[in-house]
Amino acid sequence: MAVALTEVWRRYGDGPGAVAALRGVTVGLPRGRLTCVMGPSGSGKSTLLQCAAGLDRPTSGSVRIGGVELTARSEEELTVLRRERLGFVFQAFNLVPFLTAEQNVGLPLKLSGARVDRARVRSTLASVGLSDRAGHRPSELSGGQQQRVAIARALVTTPEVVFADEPTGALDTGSAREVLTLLRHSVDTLGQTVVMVTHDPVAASYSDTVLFLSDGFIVDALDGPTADTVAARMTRLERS
Ligand SMILES: Nc1ncnc2c1ncn2[C@@H]1O[C@H](COP(=O)(O)OP(=O)(O)OP(=O)(O)O)[C@@H](O)[C@H]1O
Repeated sequence: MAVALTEVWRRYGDGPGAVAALRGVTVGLPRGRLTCVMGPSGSGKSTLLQCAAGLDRPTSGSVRIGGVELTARSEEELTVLRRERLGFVFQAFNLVPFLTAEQNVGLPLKLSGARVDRARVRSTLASVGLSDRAGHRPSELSGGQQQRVAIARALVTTPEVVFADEPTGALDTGSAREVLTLLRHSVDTLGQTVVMVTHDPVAASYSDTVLFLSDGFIVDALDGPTADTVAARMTRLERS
């Protein structure tokens, strides 16, 4: 397993106003697969992703990435682990506005102190179809192009896992399809491991497995999902 969560609880606050966003989640996210996390609003999807990626700490339980127990690590160790071993794609792209596309993609290499291998940066940018936009700043790119730069930035370090939180949430249908195709392609051709949170059954249909969360529990999993089977399962969850 690329990521293993065991009995993960995440509570916010205490006393009568306390919320348990995750209630004893145990799940393995397999290597070389695209796993999607779905569930009604407030079911704990973002909390699950953040705990799995070492961005948030569970109240109790264990999170392992490639055999490394995250909960025992200091903040500094987690920062280094995230930078060196994980990639992130967010709904809002999160590119650095004053850097060009090429500089944004090279940033994780620069931050880790490695020599920035320009050929690698350029080939990663080419792999997302943006060779001709290398010198453009984010404000000069469409939303879909910005997200493709963010994917290149996530992939350039060949991370063990890419975590994507609503990566198509701010995109039109056509750009969303391009972004999903790229994530799928990274799994199929590079053996990349991707974990994606989404609200969209069409986005979920690009994954190998969909995990369904409800009220802090994983209540179901669907292999080989289609948009229709995912939408039907979501409708049942939202009614229950
Ligand atoms: N920092 C916080 N403080 C208090 N409660 C929080 C905090 N973050 C999340 N929660 C609560 O935890 C629960 C799960 O939130 P989470 O954001 O993980 O859900 P989600 O499934 O990602 O929701 P959405 O689809 O609306 O983004 C919700 O009840 C939310 O209100």
